[in-house]
Amino acid sequence: MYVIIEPIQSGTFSTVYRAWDRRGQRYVALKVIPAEYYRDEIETMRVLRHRNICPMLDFYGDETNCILVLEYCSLGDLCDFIELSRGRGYSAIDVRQMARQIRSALCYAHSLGIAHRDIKPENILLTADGNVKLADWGHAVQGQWSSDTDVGTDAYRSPETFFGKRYDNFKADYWSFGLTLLYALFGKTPFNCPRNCDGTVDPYPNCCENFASFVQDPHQFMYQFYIKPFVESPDASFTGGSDTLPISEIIHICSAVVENLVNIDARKRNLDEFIRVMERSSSQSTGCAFQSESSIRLPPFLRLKS
Ligand SMILES: Nc1ncnc2c1ncn2[C@@H]1O[C@H](COP(=O)(O)OP(=O)(O)OP(=O)(O)O)[C@@H](O)[C@H]1O
Repeated sequence: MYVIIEPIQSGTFSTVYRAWDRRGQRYVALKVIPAEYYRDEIETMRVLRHRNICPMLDFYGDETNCILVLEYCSLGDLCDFIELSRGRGYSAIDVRQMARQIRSALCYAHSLGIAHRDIKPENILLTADGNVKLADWGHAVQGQWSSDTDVGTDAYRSPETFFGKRYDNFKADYWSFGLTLLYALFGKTPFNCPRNCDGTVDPYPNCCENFASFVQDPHQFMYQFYIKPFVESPDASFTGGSDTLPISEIIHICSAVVENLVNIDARKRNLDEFIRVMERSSSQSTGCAFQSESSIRLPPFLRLKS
């Protein structure tokens, strides 16, 4: 029924193939998961129906493998898309639209009590018509609270998930969402892993130098890590989708991410507030925005020629 055409990617827990669905007369993605790695992905995917979540069309399997038949997203994942775009000048990600769509998918899943727990560019798939689909629900969990320390991807994991104490899975998703957006804007992430070399996580991490600076002054860090290099060498080796946005808007979105998503204090992460601030163009914003090229009303950390 499904004819394998080529492998797309081998992930940690699976191999994904592009295949032809003879009955449906369409391309599909087959995610082949060895039985020993299989978690509750099928059960989760059966429940999820949302335009920005990659749908499971079918599933089958035997004692060795479990195979999920997924809608095929022909532009691949966000990470690959940005890599391909580098230096080719055709990157055209509408970061605001992407943010709206991921938010919509997340709100939907959270309303069902499901946390994704591995949001990152590799799990944001792009369709030919420019929409995004949140994929890979293999780490998802039913329930808002947990104390698991072995889920997700370090560079995108929120600090509190390393502590072994009870934390809010939904707020942890917001952090990962924020870092994914920063990746989409700038083509890089700041933290390898927000914890100490010796494995301890408390008090605040000091192993990852970037993370230590971030904890000290998040806005100043963002300026140094993202905005300054961006402004000083606009043609340099970055970018994500930022070519489509003026610098003032990029700064505006970056600032909204730091305030409302990538915030050390999980209680201050607020998805609705993030979207509300993001939707205002930078010129309408009061906090950190250009009023015009000559009259810049930015807090000191975002002054471009400091
Ligand atoms: N429906 C799809 N359409 C196109 N490409 C896909 C699709 N599903 C997955 N892929 C590709 O395969 C990759 C791996 O898929 P997925 O993340 O589901 O596997 P995984 O084994 O859980 O990965 P991980 O290493 O994150 O655990 C994705 O990053 C993407 O590039």
